[in-house]
Amino acid sequence: MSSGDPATDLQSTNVAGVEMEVRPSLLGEDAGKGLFVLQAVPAGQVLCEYRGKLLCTAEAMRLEDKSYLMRVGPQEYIDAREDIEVLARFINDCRNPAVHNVRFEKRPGEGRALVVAARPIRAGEELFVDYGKWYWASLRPNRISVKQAAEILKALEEIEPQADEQE
Ligand SMILES: C[S@@+](CC[C@H](N)C(=O)[O-])C[C@H]1O[C@@H](n2cnc3c(N)ncnc32)[C@H](O)[C@@H]1O
Repeated sequence: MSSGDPATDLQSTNVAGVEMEVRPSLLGEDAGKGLFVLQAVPAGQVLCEYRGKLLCTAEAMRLEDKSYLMRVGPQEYIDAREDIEVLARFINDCRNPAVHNVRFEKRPGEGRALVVAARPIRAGEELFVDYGKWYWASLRPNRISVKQAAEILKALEEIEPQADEQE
């Protein structure tokens, strides 16, 4: 059933075989929506792709809203602002390297970046990527709370064998 909100209607969209859902971010109301996985995902798994309108540097720099802008390579930018069907555009940055769980693998010349699991991800986790310090140069990001980060990291210990246990 449609909720009337196109972004919410992306719930349970299956991309690359992984069930994901767009819903309000754990980072708080002003961070908008976030992307969550509904199933456990192993490290290295490709989850989805960042795609959008392709722009050269001059076009990208002229954009008023750079919120959804990604530099993929020289003279190659992706603006996913209007591409609300692109799930990757909903991935937020929790500003805590210990909690980042995906990375963007840029594909210069192909106009896309793959979203790859940087570590095992539990069902229900919000996806977080490092946007890089330049993205935040003129903005003030919310950080994931210490309590939430501790819960995520504790749960990860249960699925990620410690190095000394692997021998
Ligand atoms: C690529 S969009 C991510 C999806 C966005 N949350 C949405 O609802 O469409 C990037 C924008 O998300 C928000 N955002 C991401 N991480 C955030 C954070 N740590 N604190 C506050 N806002 C954040 C900011 O508005 C940022 O410009």
